[in-house]
Amino acid sequence: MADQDGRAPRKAALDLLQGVTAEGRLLPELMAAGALSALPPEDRARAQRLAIETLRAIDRADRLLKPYLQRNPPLIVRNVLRLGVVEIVGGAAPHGVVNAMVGIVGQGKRTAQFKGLVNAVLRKVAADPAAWDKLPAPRLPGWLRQPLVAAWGRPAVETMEAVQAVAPPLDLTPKADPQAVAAAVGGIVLPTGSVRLASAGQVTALPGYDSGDWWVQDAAAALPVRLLAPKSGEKVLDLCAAPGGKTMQMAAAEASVTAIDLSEARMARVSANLARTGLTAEVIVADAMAFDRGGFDAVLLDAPCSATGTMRRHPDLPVAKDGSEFGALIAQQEVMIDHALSLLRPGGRLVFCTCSLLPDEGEVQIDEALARHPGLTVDRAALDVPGVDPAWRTEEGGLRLRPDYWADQGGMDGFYMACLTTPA
Ligand SMILES: C[S@@+](CC[C@H](N)C(=O)[O-])C[C@H]1O[C@@H](n2cnc3c(N)ncnc32)[C@H](O)[C@@H]1O
Repeated sequence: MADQDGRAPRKAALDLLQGVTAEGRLLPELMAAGALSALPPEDRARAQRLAIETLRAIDRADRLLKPYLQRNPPLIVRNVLRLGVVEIVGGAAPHGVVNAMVGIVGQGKRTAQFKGLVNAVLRKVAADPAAWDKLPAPRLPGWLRQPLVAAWGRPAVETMEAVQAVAPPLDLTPKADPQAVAAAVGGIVLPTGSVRLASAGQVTALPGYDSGDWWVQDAAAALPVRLLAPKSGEKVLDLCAAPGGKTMQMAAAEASVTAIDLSEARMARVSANLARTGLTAEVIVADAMAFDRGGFDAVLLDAPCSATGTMRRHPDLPVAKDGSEFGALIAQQEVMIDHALSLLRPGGRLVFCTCSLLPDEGEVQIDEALARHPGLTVDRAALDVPGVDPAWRTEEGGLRLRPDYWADQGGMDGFYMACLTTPA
């Protein structure tokens, strides 16, 4: 059947939105399970973009819809309205959006009765385009907002929310010369040496992709390896390596890298990334906790975590999650730190990092590790990295990065990192 009103990608975006809002699943998980596989590539990209834009604006879409809804419609109908709102305020032709959305609800036995509602509400939204700009500032959901306000204060969280509301820039880590990469892709070199482009377009079409001159990595995510400062010939271990951004940084420094990850599928991406960039590392699919070959000069533990620091790149996360899984991750990080320390030679160093905004996955882990291991010290000198603002340093000796830093230049992911040294 011909897809004259662009219904197929919109319906696929609705399915993604349902998976996130009704089932608490993340977009990569839904896509890996084949949510978009029936679509041609162009429609797939459009469906994904629509779902992401809607998730990024979900609280504002709900606020805009509120005056038009006397009763709470079923979630699937609300999701159709959210998609319609985001498309209309994004500049899509309103009649096309309304027709497609009415068509989608009309197809479902249980939703067909809401055709009139969807038609009326989206027409009202289209009739008042200025209403969007009059909405209050965007807000994160309460389950995440509360701990963040407790940790960083209300003004910082409000800036994080403003950063969260816009699509993030694209950051690249150059294999060698940042200036040359910036010139080739039309980006700027950030103070820490990453290259930033305001908007991505198709990453694989950028100059230097095929020749492996750079890889995609947020500027904040590039800093843990700068703290670790691997030297040529050093034996270094990357305990949670996939998809390999930090493995490549360490390999580019000519360290002898062993990269481990539990996930075979994700590890295949490490191998592909190494092949593209012409870098080498020993690649092992294994549970880091079962790996017992010791004697490393340095270990990088980029531990599994809440990933709350990456929510501006993954706006599905604050919607899909509710924080209930985070306790188990925090407990896992603690045992992984102890195991990572056991794999170091005497006088070796461990960089622990998480892409989290929660102190329990950062500052608190380091305080507790120091209490558990007499003789273990924090290497504060490791934080002397070009471009790192002294204000980002924390009391216990780590580095706290937040999305509200560099807000006027497009922000950065939230991250925590610290370098620990074992007794010689
Ligand atoms: C934050 S990501 C790592 C990102 C990576 N360091 C990079 O820079 O590209 C965490 C990784 O830990 C892996 N992981 C989780 N539990 C693990 C375990 N017990 N052993 C090894 N890897 C594990 C996950 O598969 C995931 O790829």
